[in-house]
Amino acid sequence: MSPSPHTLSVPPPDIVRSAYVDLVVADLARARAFYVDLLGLIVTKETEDAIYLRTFEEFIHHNVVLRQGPQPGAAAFGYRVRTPEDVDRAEAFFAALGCRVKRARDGFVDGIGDAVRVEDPLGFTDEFFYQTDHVDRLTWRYDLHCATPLARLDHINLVTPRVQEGCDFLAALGFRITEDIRDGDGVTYAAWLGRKQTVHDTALTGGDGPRMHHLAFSTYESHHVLALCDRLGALSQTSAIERGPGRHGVSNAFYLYLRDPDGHRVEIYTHDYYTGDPDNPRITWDVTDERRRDWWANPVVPRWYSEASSVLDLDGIPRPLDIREEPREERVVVGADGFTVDTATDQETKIGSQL
Ligand SMILES: O=S(=O)(O)c1ccc(O)c(O)c1
Ligand SMILES: [Fe+2]
Repeated sequence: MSPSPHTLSVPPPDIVRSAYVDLVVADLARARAFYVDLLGLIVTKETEDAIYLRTFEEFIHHNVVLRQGPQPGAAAFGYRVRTPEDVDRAEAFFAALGCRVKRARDGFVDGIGDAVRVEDPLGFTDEFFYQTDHVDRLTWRYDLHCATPLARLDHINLVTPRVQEGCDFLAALGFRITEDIRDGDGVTYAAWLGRKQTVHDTALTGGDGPRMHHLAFSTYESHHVLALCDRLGALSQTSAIERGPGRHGVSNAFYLYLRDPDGHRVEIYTHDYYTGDPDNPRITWDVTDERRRDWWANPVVPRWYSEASSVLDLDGIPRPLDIREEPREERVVVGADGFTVDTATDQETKIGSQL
């Protein structure tokens, strides 16, 4: 039985934010066309086998590393910590939990120094770092802004079979639950958890995991999201659109979900709301509230629930899936998904418009 992260004698690292995703892609040039030419991310550095990308407001070296490799997937989720000593704390904390840990004094990727990568208890590979090269913050470079300026990496969303267990683990790391989706029997279907003072740095979606559901970049206004939809239309790349545009219930953000050439899901997300007070009230949505996922109750395409990216272990091997045994949100009687399941016949019937 692994020790509980709540009773360890070693303190957790002080996590500041979700800072970057190390993403393995099958074809680097094809991925570059999506993230740079289409989304407008800024290239901080480019080598034969890796591209380091950042958003306009970012001052650390990168928010995404694209690396070509045989197994597309999320190789690591990079969390910025508050001090160099927090890298030591992260190593000790996860080692005390019995997790596999790997330290790289000169960093695992360019632009980042001393870091530790761990296979966490939920099966995700996380990196904790403090040292990073500073680069120009392009916030005021309106001459470089594209039609949809991506301001920052806002969050990552992770698929895990036991959401409540995941929340307990992240709470031990100091994350605050800001919103969740539950039912009358106490099942938790999804949760949003933050370290920075917005709705989330990390979200947990109930499903077969560990998998990456999506990474999200925030833009400034809903018209910036709509401009990207118009651009996709003009480029005949509308097949990249998976869900939206629309207004979330949870978070209140205006959103659009895209799928990149490897199928990795990318959300474009407007700014949500402030959650920084210690008594910030958690918002719990009932799973049958058809506005929770889309405030206008537009249906959620079923593959948004079922499809997600592999996560890779410290050796770059895709993690095997742990199957969710609790009820699945897309199977619960919900109007907003455009489907309900007639539990008598277990037949899916459409009660909303099919996307
Ligand atoms: O679809 S939800 O309204 O639950 C939602 C809210 C915030 C997110 O970042 C998200 O991916 C999904
Ligand atoms: Fe999201």
